[in-house]
Amino acid sequence: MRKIVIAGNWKMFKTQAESAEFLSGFLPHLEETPSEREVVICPPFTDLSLVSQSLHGSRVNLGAQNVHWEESGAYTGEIAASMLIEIGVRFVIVGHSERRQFFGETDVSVNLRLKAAQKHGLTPILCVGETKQQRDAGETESIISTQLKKDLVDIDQTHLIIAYEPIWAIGTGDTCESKEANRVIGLIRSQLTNPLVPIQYGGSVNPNNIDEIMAQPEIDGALVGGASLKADSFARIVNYQ
Ligand SMILES: O=C[C@H](O)COP(=O)(O)O
Repeated sequence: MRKIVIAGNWKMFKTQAESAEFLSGFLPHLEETPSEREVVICPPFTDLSLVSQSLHGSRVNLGAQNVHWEESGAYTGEIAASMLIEIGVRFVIVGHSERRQFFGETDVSVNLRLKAAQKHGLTPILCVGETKQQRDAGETESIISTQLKKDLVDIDQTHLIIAYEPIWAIGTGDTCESKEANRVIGLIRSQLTNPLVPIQYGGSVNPNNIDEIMAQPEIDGALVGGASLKADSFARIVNYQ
């Protein structure tokens, strides 16, 4: 049976004070959340320590938004896996399209980051997805297939989550139709050696579309951006019907 994982990616939002306010509104809602659902929050690096302390004893897991492949060194602006582990991080987003688009990440660096995460016991959430232009050109399958082939070289598929995030659906309100997301996620699964890898959908997930998204048989969770920033909205998402 595949795991269900709902993760909130806060991107570059929330100060520590705002994180604390979010958690005081969000955590009480988890009493209604079925125990088999895994819930993850991925705050900015500066909030990780505080959020880690606040989550202690709760069922919510802590995630980070990136990890470097070296153990330490002169890599200004980067973070090592051991630093994340030390403060209680268990998951890490790798290869988000915003990292690929704005910060020059390539399939080679994504692969190195995945390996470093797994070496230290972090479960990576690998993001793949196509642009609007690639979709319109009928390249969705080939783009995703190439990303997977390159990103997953020598990667252990027992400690891995994949997020299918069509880039055109991120932060636009233009959700990928749930049956289409289901179809693409099925294609992703057919390329994996481990059929139990949870595969999430991400891209304008919100309280109004989560039920339909999670009703799709291939979709094992969601990677949520904007709608994970408000306690009520993220609570409704983790407590989908
Ligand atoms: O990591 C999350 C995704 O980029 C989705 O963001 P969004 O829910 O704001 O569209």
